[in-house]
Amino acid sequence: MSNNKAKKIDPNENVLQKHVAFFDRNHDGIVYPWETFQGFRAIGCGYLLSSVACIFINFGLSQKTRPGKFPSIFLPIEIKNIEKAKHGSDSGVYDSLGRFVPSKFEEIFIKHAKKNPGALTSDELMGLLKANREPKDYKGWFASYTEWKILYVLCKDKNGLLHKETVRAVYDGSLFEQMEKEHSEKKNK
Ligand code: HEM
Ligand SMILES: [Ca+2]
Repeated sequence: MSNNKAKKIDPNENVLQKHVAFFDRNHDGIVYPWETFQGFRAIGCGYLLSSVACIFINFGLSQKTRPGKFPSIFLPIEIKNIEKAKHGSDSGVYDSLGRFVPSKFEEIFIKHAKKNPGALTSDELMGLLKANREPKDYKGWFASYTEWKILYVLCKDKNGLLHKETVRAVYDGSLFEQMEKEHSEKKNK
């Protein structure tokens, strides 16, 4: 990604809400499957990935964010409860309240970015995913794998590196805004 400016993330804020808010296209606090689809399209993903992603994400997360209620056939994700949608085998960069944990973020690169400081190769990313795996947490393995692999495929540079500032920007959702801007500029060329 180009134009990644190092930006501090407030560790007291629920930034997981920001990660998701990009996909709340009409800003009503709820992410419906068609909004997930539109969000994926807006950052430049194709129809197939956008369709599969919106089905998996809204099926997977909707009910977790609506505790104690009957499932809704519209599969809404309620942003105000998004931290309830956290899964296992993650990096721990989001804490249980959706806050950004700077030490966990730094740990990713201290432990795994060996070839180039501040960037992950494909193999190093796989090393991170394996290191985060909790025994038999297959759902968590799958969720983490897809989150990180999609990020890698969309945002690696021409040398196959995923940069630290790109990863930081995914946590507060600013990456999605940047990608949307870059995608619409490309389209309008
Ligand atoms: C292209 C789109 C997306 C990418 C590349 C992406 C990527 C990521 C990454 C890399 C993480 C961090 C995982 C970790 O720290 O181990 C994450 C966490 C998370 N994402 Fe996304 N994400 C995307 C879209 C979405 C959407 C649409 C939703 C829901 C509406 C969502 C909900 C979450 C949640 C709830 C977490 C917290 C998981 C946890 O820490 O256990 N993401 N995502
Ligand atoms: Ca909405």
